[in-house]
Amino acid sequence: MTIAPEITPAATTTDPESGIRITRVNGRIGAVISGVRLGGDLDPQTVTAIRDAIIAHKVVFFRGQDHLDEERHEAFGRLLGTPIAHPTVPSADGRYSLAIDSDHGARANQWHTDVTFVPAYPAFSILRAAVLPPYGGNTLWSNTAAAYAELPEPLRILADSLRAVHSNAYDYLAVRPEATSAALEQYHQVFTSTKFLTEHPVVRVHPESGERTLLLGNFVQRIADVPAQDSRLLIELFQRHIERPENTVRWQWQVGDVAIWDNRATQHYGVDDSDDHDRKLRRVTIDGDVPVGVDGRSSTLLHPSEVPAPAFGPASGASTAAAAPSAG
Ligand SMILES: O=C(O)CCC(=O)C(=O)O
Ligand SMILES: [Fe+2]
Repeated sequence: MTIAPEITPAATTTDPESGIRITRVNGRIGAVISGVRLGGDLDPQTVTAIRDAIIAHKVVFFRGQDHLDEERHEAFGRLLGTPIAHPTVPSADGRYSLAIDSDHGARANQWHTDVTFVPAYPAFSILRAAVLPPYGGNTLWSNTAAAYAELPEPLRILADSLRAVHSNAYDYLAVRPEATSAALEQYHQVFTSTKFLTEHPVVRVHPESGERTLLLGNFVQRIADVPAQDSRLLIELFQRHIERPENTVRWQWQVGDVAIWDNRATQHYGVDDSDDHDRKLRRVTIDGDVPVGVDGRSSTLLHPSEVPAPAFGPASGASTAAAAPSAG
């Protein structure tokens, strides 16, 4: 009997078309891309190589992109798709770029996928570090396809059959007892100015890779048609696999770093351990499509009857500087 030689994946590969280098960070998630200067003028081969790397590695990191400003950040984003404004949080300076700013008392220290309280939540998020604290302030990502794949078969079958209700309206203080009054006010006045309820499949079939991914995170309220206590236990059961260290990567930011994640196949968590030191990041999100479950059923908006066009952002000309008061 011949045994096929085991192929050990290389740590670093060079894309033959574009010449960019892709170095894996952890076994299941994360890669550093080098040899590229991000901007709106990248050639199509490089954009394809970056896109393929995001889909394969779930989150990719670039060092030394200090030349980026809001405009270039957004211009690069357009190469991956259509930038979109947050459904409720005004984009800073009237741009698509959202401020993730410690000044606003905002912390993203809950495992989440961005904006899952609407059906067509973002496909990609592009986060750039502008000001960093002297210690702490790392971000973690988890591969939700790997979390699904490691489930024993009976649990995969169970997950395949479930749907969950996501909302931006939740008991903020229960989740964040340490929240400042500014953060609490932002949450009520801005983040939940429209209260969304969306039902998603718990297992989403990825529209590009075909992989099955777990779709949960901190906007999940409950599992549809399951009583509250069982709902909680089921969410915790699957979420525990998402948070397992083997499925995650932790990034220590340097100023000028950019992280891009596939928001359809990841959750992330901003670690809140920098005390009152300044930390400023900027995020551009790229439009995604409506999820589809393994049974072919799409996500549905339960409330309101449609997702209203944001009353701010570049198209409206409004220019209220604000920051996301919470994860998402
Ligand atoms: O502050 C962080 O590290 C993460 C922020 C976040 O959740 C986001 O940019 O979507
Ligand atoms: Fe986020």
